[in-house]
Amino acid sequence: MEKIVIVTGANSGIGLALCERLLTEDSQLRLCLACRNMQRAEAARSALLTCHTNASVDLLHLDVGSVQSVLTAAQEVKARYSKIDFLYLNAGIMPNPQVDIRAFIKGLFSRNVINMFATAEGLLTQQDTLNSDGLQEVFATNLFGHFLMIRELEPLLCQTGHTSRVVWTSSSNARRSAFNIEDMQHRNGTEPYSSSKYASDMLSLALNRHKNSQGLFSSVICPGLVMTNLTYGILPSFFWNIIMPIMWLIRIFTNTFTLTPYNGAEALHWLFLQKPESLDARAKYHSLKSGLGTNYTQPRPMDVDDEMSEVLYKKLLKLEIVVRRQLSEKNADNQAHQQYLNETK
Ligand SMILES: NC(=O)C1=CN([C@@H]2O[C@H](COP(=O)(O)OP(=O)(O)OC[C@H]3O[C@@H](n4cnc5c(N)ncnc54)[C@H](OP(=O)(O)O)[C@@H]3O)[C@@H](O)[C@H]2O)C=CC1
Ligand SMILES: CC(C)CCC[C@@H](C)[C@H]1CC[C@H]2C3=C(CC[C@]12C)[C@@]1(C)CCC(=O)[C@@H](C)[C@@H]1CC3
Repeated sequence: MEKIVIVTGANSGIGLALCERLLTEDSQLRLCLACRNMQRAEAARSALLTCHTNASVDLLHLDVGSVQSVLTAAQEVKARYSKIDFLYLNAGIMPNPQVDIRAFIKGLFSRNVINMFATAEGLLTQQDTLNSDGLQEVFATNLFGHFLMIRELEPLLCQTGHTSRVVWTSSSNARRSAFNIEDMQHRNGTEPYSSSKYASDMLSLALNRHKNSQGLFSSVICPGLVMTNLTYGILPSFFWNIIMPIMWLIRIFTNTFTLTPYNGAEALHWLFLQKPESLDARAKYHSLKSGLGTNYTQPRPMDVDDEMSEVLYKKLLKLEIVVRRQLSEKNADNQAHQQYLNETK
């Protein structure tokens, strides 16, 4: 039976590389590219079909940062498919990133230098904004939209006699100290990206606790440092071009510089081949590249605890109720307004 695989943020970078690798792995699967920009999604589909002429590649419009779009997309998924084998939660943003050059130079001469290159700890801040649902944009895109998607798709993801998998593209930039359970959206901080990725690590743990018995298994990966639109947004392109030889040199000393989307997708691809029962719910699976150029996946323990992940899970469920209510009120208002306009015409 063909596997149904949905990938969010599949039109570029790591998501697109994953699609390419999955089609090479299994020519029978039905791939669904869930993207907000349909023009780029079409281009990605054409590129995939060029190499895999007989592949089944569907498109789904999904702006994971918009509650309405997530609900509409989930309806569409339920209409199209009767099960989901893999849901790759890969879409992510890091808006308005700022690099702390001083901290970088200081870090270069510290014992922490390898860790700094692997995690960007203390180097990166971002400026976040509110979206039209009144949510912090990074939280809404990297975490909450995906959570809502899972909730909406539970009838397909949690079926007796069938195992489904969700896989989060997290990051080694995820840090407990950047996350505050009293401010899970990170309204008051300057590291919304790190906070949202830490929250995804905890949510994955909570999902396993609550849903394994219903056949749903969640995993978390870090792709390493990959040159994509996201990283090109951190420094100007010309700068990246200048430091690229240095990056390839650093790669000899750190296995986390995967650099290409293909290498970055290693752990996502590796998880596709594993039995869920053999995986560790407390591990983050890292895409790595050895000095000799071999790609491999390595599990590393996550800094997460059951108690806080449970609190987060409950808070997300509560927020879900609030946003659903707000949306139905907004839709009712719009409908009433439309009716009024029709009547007065
Ligand atoms: N590059 C790296 O070094 C690392 C990346 N990651 C994570 O990997 C994931 C993929 O990023 P990467 O490939 O690097 O970067 P890209 O910017 O190339 O890919 C991000 C993808 O997410 C999509 N996306 C963003 N916002 C939304 C939205 N609201 N709704 C739907 N899709 C959206 C983008 O679509 P669009 O084209 O419309 O913008 C794009 O397809 C992210 O979660 C990122 O945090 C983690 C660690 C390191
Ligand atoms: C001379 C310069 C000012 C050099 C600055 C280098 C930094 C911009 C990079 C050093 C480590 C990098 C890194 C990331 C972004 C670019 C760096 C900060 C990430 C944060 C990208 C997204 C992720 O999720 C992480 C895993 C990356 C970790 C390393």
